[in-house]
Amino acid sequence: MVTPPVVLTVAGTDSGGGAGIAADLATFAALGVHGTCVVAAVTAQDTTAVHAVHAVPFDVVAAQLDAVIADLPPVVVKTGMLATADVARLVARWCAGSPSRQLVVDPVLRATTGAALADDDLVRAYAAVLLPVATVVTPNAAEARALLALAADDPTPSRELAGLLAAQLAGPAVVLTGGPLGAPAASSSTCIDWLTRPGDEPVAIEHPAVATPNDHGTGCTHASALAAFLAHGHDVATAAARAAAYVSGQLVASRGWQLGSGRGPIAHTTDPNTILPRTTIPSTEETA
Ligand SMILES: Nc1ncnc2c1ncn2[C@@H]1O[C@H](COP(=O)(O)OP(=O)(O)O)[C@@H](O)[C@H]1O
Ligand SMILES: Cc1ncc(COP(=O)(O)OP(=O)(O)O)c(N)n1
Repeated sequence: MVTPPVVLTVAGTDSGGGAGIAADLATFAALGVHGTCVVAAVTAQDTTAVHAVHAVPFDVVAAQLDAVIADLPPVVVKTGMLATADVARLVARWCAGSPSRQLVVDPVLRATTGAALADDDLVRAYAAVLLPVATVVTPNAAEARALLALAADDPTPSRELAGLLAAQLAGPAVVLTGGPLGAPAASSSTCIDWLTRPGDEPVAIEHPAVATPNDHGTGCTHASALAAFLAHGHDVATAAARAAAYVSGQLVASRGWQLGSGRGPIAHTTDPNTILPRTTIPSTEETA
């Protein structure tokens, strides 16, 4: 019996099951790591919109973190929607005191459906305390611009944005993701994430672009896959390449399904084509 590595997600819930903690835990399970979770926020959300957001009280977030680290210390921590600057500081404090763990920060600021999922205090806390102790940060282009305090319509291309962010943070690797909010794909068939570190030339991670209405939760799935591959011992470049390929594969897997009336969720775990039709297990009434 092989014991899986433990990974922790600190994030928010999505009641529609497409993004956030649901995406993270499903991705961890699919990739062979044991997922633990600290819920920082609860959202009333579906495939069309975020209808309400509730930040979990700080002491409840802290109690969840205490419970996990006392009993199931993670080798990799992944953060998603943190909701408040206090939670960012809490995670940063623990990570700073546990230098052997790795930290993947997905700086979730806004849902694709439009709702803001972070305030200015949290953006400042990312830059000041959390990113300095991170192994890798995975912003899309809009998030990179916010972290760089650039205007939302700043025209700097993604490759340069990645370099600017790495230079400003002077610590973590940057994987600037190339989804719908990012740079246009290099060709209609390729999606590019830019990987860089301070002083390095950005490297293109090219993977198949998938035309699909079912792309809700791609950022969470990508960052969780990256965390899982790190936990299995891969370096950042390999983990980022594998995570990108994983997302492309899962987008293909869910391309034809219809869940909700908005942007449906990416498949986090299985290829729906492999799901068996309902088997004929007799009901208790039939067997009585
Ligand atoms: N249509 C797509 N085809 C292939 N990969 C995609 C597509 N959309 C997003 N991705 C990939 O999903 C991952 C998450 O990126 P992105 O969608 O930019 O995150 P976010 O959801 O935070 O905006 C990246 O590896 C990105 O390249
Ligand atoms: C609770 C919660 N966390 C994160 C997000 C953003 O998720 P992401 O994977 O970036 O997917 P989209 O929202 O961009 O489809 C979220 N919506 N909710």
